[in-house]
Amino acid sequence: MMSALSKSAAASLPLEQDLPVVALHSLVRQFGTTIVLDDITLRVERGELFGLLGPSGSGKTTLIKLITGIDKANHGTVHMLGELMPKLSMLQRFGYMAQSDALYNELTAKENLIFFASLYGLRGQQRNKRIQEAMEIVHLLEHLNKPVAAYSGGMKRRLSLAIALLHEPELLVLDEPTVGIDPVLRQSIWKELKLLRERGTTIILTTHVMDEAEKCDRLGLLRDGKMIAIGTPEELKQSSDSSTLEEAFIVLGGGMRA
Ligand SMILES: Nc1ncnc2c1ncn2[C@@H]1O[C@H](COP(=O)(O)OP(=O)(O)OP(=O)(O)O)[C@@H](O)[C@H]1O
Repeated sequence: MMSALSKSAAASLPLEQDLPVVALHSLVRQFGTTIVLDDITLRVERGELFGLLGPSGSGKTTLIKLITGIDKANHGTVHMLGELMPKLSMLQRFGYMAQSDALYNELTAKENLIFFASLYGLRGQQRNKRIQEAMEIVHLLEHLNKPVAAYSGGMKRRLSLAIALLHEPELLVLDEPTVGIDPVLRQSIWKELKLLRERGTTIILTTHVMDEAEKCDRLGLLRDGKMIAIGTPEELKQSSDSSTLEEAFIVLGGGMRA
């Protein structure tokens, strides 16, 4: 039987569904003396589609690497689903799509998917079903048995997205998921991301495209390694008295309106 003490301790523990999916506290990342991320604090809640928006070199990829545990902060903490990162066992709980595709060119798409499925612990019928579903989402099913070397750049991005989706993770972390993808497919990928979010998947992605940022539930604006503002696209525009996100970004970053 539970002691009174452990009972009250259990009662005070937050339920997993109430924990933020990602919680960053006072993160600092520096390379040598250069501070690339400066005191970043952020919570991403369950089911959110959260966008990290910032110009090239602002620190988006560095932040994504800290969230996923690929890199470690000099100061501060990262929690994912209540666990302190980095933690190897979390690999099965999130899907990650890096900016540069991590694919085996000499293998077919299917062989790549089978390899990643084994890392996620998927096998047998379930694995085959998920491979079909993920490749359908990115419109690549007919190219399943082609070697990746014969894929175009955009097809490789889509295959990388399929790999991130393979194990139906509760969190998706996508670094510039639509770069190099044509507008029609870009739209269909966004449609899919929204469907995933409706089904409860939390999504964190980076972008520097304003019309994609508009589609996010909330945005974190990064500039020179600092989180200059966090809010819904509407809130960011209102608080800066701007009619577009682009203008809001400039105003909130301390720049002058054109
Ligand atoms: N390993 C590293 N060593 C030294 N500097 C680094 C390292 N990784 C990143 N940086 C620097 O950190 C800064 C932020 O880089 P990061 O790749 O996070 O930016 P980004 O916002 O993702 O840019 P982009 O949109 O071009 O991908 C850059 O000035 C980059 O040169």
